[in-house]
Amino acid sequence: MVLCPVIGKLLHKRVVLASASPRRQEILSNAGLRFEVVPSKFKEKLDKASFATPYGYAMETAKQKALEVASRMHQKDLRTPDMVIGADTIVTVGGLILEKPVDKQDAYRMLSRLSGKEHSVFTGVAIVHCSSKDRQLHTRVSEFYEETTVKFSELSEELLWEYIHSGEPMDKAGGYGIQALGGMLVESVHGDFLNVVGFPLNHFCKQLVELYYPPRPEDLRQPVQHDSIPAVDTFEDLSDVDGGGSEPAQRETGSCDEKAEAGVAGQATAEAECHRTRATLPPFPTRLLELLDGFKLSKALLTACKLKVFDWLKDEAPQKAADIASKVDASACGMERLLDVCAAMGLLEKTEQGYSNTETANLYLASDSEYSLHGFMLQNNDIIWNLFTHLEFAIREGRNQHHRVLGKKVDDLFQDAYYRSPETQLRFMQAMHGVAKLTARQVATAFDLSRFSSACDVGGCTGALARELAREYPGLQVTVFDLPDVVELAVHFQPAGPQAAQIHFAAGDFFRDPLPSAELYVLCRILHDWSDDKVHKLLSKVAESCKPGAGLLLVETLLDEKKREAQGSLIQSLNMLVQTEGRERSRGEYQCLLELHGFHQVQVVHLEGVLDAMLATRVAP
Ligand SMILES: O=c1[nH]cc([C@@H]2O[C@H](COP(=O)(O)OP(=O)(O)OP(=O)(O)O)[C@@H](O)[C@H]2O)c(=O)[nH]1
Repeated sequence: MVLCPVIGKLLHKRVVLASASPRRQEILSNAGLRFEVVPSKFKEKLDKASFATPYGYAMETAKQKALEVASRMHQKDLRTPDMVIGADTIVTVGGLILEKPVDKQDAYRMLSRLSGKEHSVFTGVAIVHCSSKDRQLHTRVSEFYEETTVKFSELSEELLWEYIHSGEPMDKAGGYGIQALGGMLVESVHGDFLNVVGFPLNHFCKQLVELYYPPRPEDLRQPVQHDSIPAVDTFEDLSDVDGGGSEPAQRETGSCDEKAEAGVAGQATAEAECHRTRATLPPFPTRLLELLDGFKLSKALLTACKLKVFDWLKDEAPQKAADIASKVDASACGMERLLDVCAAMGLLEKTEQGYSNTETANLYLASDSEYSLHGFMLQNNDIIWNLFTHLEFAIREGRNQHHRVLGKKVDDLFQDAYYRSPETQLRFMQAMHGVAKLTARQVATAFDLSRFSSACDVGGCTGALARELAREYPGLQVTVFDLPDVVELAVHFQPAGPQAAQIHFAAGDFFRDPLPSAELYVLCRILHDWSDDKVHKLLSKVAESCKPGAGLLLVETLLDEKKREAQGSLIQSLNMLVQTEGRERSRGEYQCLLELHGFHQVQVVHLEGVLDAMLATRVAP
């Protein structure tokens, strides 16, 4: 149901939200708007001093975000969007503009400024109407802002730091999220709550009404009420105002109006029919079709990685599809289509000169980049993709599908499947290494671990996390404990450097062999591979190896307790079903498991991406 009829006006339009903010996406989709999400690449670096007001700055930033997306989509897509929405939220206090904190110290500075005081939250919104004529993009921008005042309680240092360590402030204007933990800091709010969260929905709807239902000349003679959003039962009245058009501020010239021109009697019938059609037509299922296409996009990305397209284009002048095709022994026509899709996905730039890598491709998709995910892409292409083709069986049988892919029984997940040959083992390790390198720094710095002098990374694979732990804590000795075959290959992943002396590898099976002794045990993305029985077995081994006061650092992706919201974690759990013996668990489930094995004082920090880190302390049995 669309409560605000003006939202219904957009159902058949290609509407794009130029924002990476999950809050904005949620607010607008809850309102019944159908849209695509294309995050803006506009760098929020306008000179604040050149704006007379803070909201002027927010509106201009919002406009630039939306225009960047509009012009990028116009260049890359066959279809120009009809409308692009951009938004920018800022906090102002004592004449200062606060945006998102760059690090924890910055968050601390912001929150201590807000403590005990009233501040304003401004969200600037730009609605960019786009059209294409002679291959040129034409835009019409309408913009507005909304202000809400928020008063914070006095915040103690302890509360402040606890909040900062929760990780919540980092992607939020002013360093807090009023809709979540940050709500506890707030004493009062004056104005639109959703404006603080990132999108002033009420004002947005009013703006759309102004755009789509401009007052008739006769209305202008009377006071016009634009501060109310017409409700559902006024839909027919509204349609009368503008002929039911779906273009802002102009009459529709579509087939319905043509029918209406056939005379007065004919007009009445045609209009009635036209209204009926509009009323009964269900919303166009854009999101559904995008979901459907998701697997094709993934496969295009994986295929481009497999063919090393991003390696051929790294640091090179733009190249034509035919040149790349000849290098990888592919057809020119096939390659051109693949490269066009990669460009539409934002992985390549396409110009008259040819194709070149975007920054994303250079950073993560070229195989020799420092933070390359190329190995992870190949693992997905060669192994996980095949497992997922048997998803239906996985759901019916409630177990992984290696036996189907390999055509034989798999008793030991690692020895029989992932490490069944040196080649598959190396690919698995490369995949894990890429992912671990990206996340290791965040894991190592999630908590202050300086009280520990020794750590054991159980199932630590190539030692990528061990390296970051050693870098962060120069007094820490880290043992990476993994299967003998893994330890043998791990040396190839260890770059020389000052940390090398702090890292040692020990070979063994963590279910069968004694664990190396340590003050801190680390289980990073290990428990999610295993059934509850095996998790208990491993945790009791860790607990036995710990003295009171020892720590356990657990890193997993946490499901929300009701298993409704965390889409990234939910898909990971399905992934675990298809691939492993385990599943993802919620914070409550991990807390129970930890407490059962004598680990208490559990602290949790959400990391960027889907991972969460938990630190618990072993108490005396
Ligand atoms: O109480 C809350 N206050 C603010 C937020 C979120 O903060 C950010 C504001 O940042 P910005 O407007 O620059 O938007 P981005 O997240 O960078 O996304 P864009 O791609 O649109 O630039 C915004 O996400 C708010 O939702 C909050 O959650 N709670």
